[in-house]
Amino acid sequence: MVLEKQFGEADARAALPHLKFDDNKFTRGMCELIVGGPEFPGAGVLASLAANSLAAGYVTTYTWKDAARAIRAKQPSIVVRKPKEFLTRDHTAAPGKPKAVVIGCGLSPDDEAAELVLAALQVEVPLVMDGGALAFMNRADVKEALVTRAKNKFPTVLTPHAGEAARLLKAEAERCAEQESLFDTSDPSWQWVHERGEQYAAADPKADPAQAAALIANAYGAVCVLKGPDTYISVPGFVQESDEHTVLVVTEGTPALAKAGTGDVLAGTIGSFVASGMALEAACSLGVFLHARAGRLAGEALGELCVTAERVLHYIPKAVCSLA
Ligand SMILES: NC(=O)C1=CN([C@@H]2O[C@H](COP(=O)(O)OP(=O)(O)OC[C@H]3O[C@@H](n4cnc5c(N)ncnc54)[C@H](O)[C@@H]3O)[C@@H](O)[C@H]2O)[C@@H](O)CC1
Ligand SMILES: Nc1ncnc2c1ncn2[C@@H]1O[C@H](COP(=O)(O)OP(=O)(O)O)[C@@H](O)[C@H]1O
Repeated sequence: MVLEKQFGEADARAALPHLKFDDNKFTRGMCELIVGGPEFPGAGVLASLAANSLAAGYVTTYTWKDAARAIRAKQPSIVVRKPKEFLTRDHTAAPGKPKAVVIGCGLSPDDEAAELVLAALQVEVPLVMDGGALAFMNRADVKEALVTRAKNKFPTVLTPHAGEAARLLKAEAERCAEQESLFDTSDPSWQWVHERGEQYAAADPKADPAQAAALIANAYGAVCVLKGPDTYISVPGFVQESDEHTVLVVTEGTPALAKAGTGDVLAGTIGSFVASGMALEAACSLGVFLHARAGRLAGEALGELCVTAERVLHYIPKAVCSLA
């Protein structure tokens, strides 16, 4: 049974990290992003600026020409490198070892992005997968890498909207159908896999988002942040109906957030808190809450029709101050 628990203002206030007197840019956490492909440079700019506006002490973005130029012009404090450098760089060496990697905002489903996604999955730090990175989840090598990460306790976060969530559920239902064919129907394993496949095929992210988030989290061994009018955050652990599993829900959102690019801002926001060393579920919930609060504050100040992803970004510091 999936239970819902509200993550509200008091929870966000309690979760908000505070700086230590002797913190430096490295102790505050390095957040690396692989975002902003040639087709969608804007998404990379929004995610990078959001990550740099919050808890992480150091932001490095691996991106292509157009996004690189825009990020350098908007926030020169962000270090910008070429995507290929992510493949060759040593991600284990201090002091520049990342504490979180964000991948996917504005990536297209091509071979170059696939190579980067597979490389990011190998890096032994928390990984946030958004947008274009979620398009690779039906690949066997990506699924295998996710399972290995989960086994080795390297956490992953997936941030689907309802459309992406439906595709993640469908991919898992198809995997179950394939597995099912390996067993004889009289084998108890056949029954187990068959029922699991039916459960995934029937799940509906819009009709029952809490259940959908819990199923996705379990299938991919990752924290699932299922975005929508309300946003649901589930850790893995919900395997069958008899499990009592709690999913957090943030209801602070506003339809003013229904605008291209706001999801990219959220991915950077979550990445920044993850990089600061927060526990994953808390980092995701706090990120979702502050993003929603920023949208709300922007709507109150500017009119809800006039909120853009850039304006959500602008209101994030005010959202943080509203918790003080
Ligand atoms: N300025 C930019 O550069 C922007 C780039 N973006 C990036 O562009 C890439 C592609 O994103 P697009 O925005 O083109 O499309 P999406 O990948 O978000 O949407 C693809 C399909 O999913 C479905 N869908 C989308 N939102 C849904 C919802 N809330 N509920 C149900 N179904 C839904 C629709 O059928 C849609 O055709 C992503 O990597 C994204 O990060 C977007 O974030 C928009 C802004
Ligand atoms: N009607 C709504 N009410 C509240 N929040 C919404 C609504 N529609 C979208 N959002 C929020 O806006 C963001 C949209 O993200 P996403 O769909 O990934 O957009 P994009 O890919 O364009 O960045 C999510 O954080 C989602 O929760």
